[in-house]
Amino acid sequence: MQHLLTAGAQRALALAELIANNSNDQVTNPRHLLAALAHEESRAAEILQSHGIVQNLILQEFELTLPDSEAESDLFETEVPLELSQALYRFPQLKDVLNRALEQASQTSLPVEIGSEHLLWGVLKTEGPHTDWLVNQGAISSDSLAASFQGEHQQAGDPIDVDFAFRTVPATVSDQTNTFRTIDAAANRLREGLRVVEDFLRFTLDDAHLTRLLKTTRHQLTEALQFIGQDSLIASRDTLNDVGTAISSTSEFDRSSLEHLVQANLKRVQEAARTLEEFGKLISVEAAAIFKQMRYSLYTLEKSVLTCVSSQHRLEDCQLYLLATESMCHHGCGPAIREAVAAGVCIVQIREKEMSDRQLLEHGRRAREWTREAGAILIMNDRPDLAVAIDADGVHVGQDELPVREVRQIVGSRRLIGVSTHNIEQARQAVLDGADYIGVGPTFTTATKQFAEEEYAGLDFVKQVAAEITLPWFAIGGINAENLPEVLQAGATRVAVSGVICRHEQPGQITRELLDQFTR
Ligand SMILES: Cc1ncc(COP(=O)(O)OP(=O)(O)O)c(N)n1
Ligand SMILES: Cc1ncsc1CCOP(=O)(O)O
Ligand SMILES: [Mg+2]
Repeated sequence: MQHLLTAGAQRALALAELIANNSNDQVTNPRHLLAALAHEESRAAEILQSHGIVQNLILQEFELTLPDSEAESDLFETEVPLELSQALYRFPQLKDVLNRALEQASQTSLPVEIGSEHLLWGVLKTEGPHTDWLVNQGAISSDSLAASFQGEHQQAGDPIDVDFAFRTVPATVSDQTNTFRTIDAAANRLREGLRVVEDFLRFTLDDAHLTRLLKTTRHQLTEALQFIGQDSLIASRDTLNDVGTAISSTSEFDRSSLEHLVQANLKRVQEAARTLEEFGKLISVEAAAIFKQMRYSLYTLEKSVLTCVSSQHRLEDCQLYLLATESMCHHGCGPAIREAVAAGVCIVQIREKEMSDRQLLEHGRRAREWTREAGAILIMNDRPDLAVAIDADGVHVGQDELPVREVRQIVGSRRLIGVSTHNIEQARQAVLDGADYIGVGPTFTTATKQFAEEEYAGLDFVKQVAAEITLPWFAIGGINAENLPEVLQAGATRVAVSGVICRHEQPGQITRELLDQFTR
């Protein structure tokens, strides 16, 4: 008998493989699969979420990295049904997981399709660090999961002995009404979901840049539907006979926070865009191409929105950021960093241009100790590799250095990535690239770094960023106790400084003077 995996289970396995590759692991193991299972709105993800286990937690715990949206969206292109024996061959380290998933799936009276929830069962039944962690995190175990399965089995009828899982209905020209009906429903779902996300961006995040991006997506929908024909959509609408209107999933009402709500709606709009793209292909290639573009924009938007929200939490009280350079400090970096963090600096960057790699490694490790003692965030300038080596909390890169995507490959998903920006286009791009915070400057002339006259972005740039970007950002360049009021007046709520603290005889005292101004 053939045992097929459902499309959702196949995608989870393929995603697990990408996560393994991305995390530089040789073979796909149960932890990669667990992270993949938590990824989309599958039954497994729903179960995990109901136990408070979301994907980010898993990624952080096991230091795993997701592939980029493009690679991820290719998973949906898989159209060949995957048979269990092929999966066993392709994923040798998941042998136990797959066999247990089969055992569980075979208990149902439906055709033996291995779904995402069966894979989750298999993961829970296969002992490893992930099982202990899952039990500790959310009290989820194979026993607690068994209860969910029992509920399902009781509802199912007698076993049906069929050996295929993919049942397809061929679309022909005579199916056009149904195709229009599907497109109409998906377009409405997309429009409504976009509105929810837009309201979040406008009223909760208050982010003009991301709101604009979302509006563009809404306009694209209108544009694409013109290729389909509004009249045909309305003519095919038959809401009263839609069997789906009475069905609601339990997760539909489970919205524990605004972030959860917006994320669920972003997933919903991506799914709707996918339906539109697939069914759109039967009516208009132009429309299908626009829907595809929309789907990609929505992946980017999701990443930017979620990064923005999580960075706002992580950098919530960070007003003053110190760039520390050994040679600029009177008594070396150690006393300056320790005094500054004790006085309230909560993020410190190691910025050394003259040290050898060995010196930088030693110096970075010491800075790690000083900052850790005080609970401050440590960032390594320019060097993602050294950020990992010294276990810094993040890395800062300039416009000519490695792009965020490449830096992310090196530092993983947990570390912060800061990007320098010198004009509003760069700032907008950094948000879309997935930066966790941005540097905004140079604001005033500075002795710390050389800039040509025309490179000074000034207070106008600070004002532009303040007007439209809510990803945490730090005004930088020549800021001191005298000009700080102007910077705050221009809309900055966070600033990064170097010379004013490093060159001061009493770094703690000047730190307090600067911080005092934020509360006035
Ligand atoms: C917080 C912060 N903002 C900007 C910079 C400048 O980075 P970059 O443009 O790469 O220049 P260098 O600092 O590497 O000379 C920064 N380091 N930190
Ligand atoms: C590294 C850097 N990038 C833009 S301005 C600047 C120097 C910040 O130092 P200071 O606060 O001493 O002007
Ligand atoms: Mg740099």
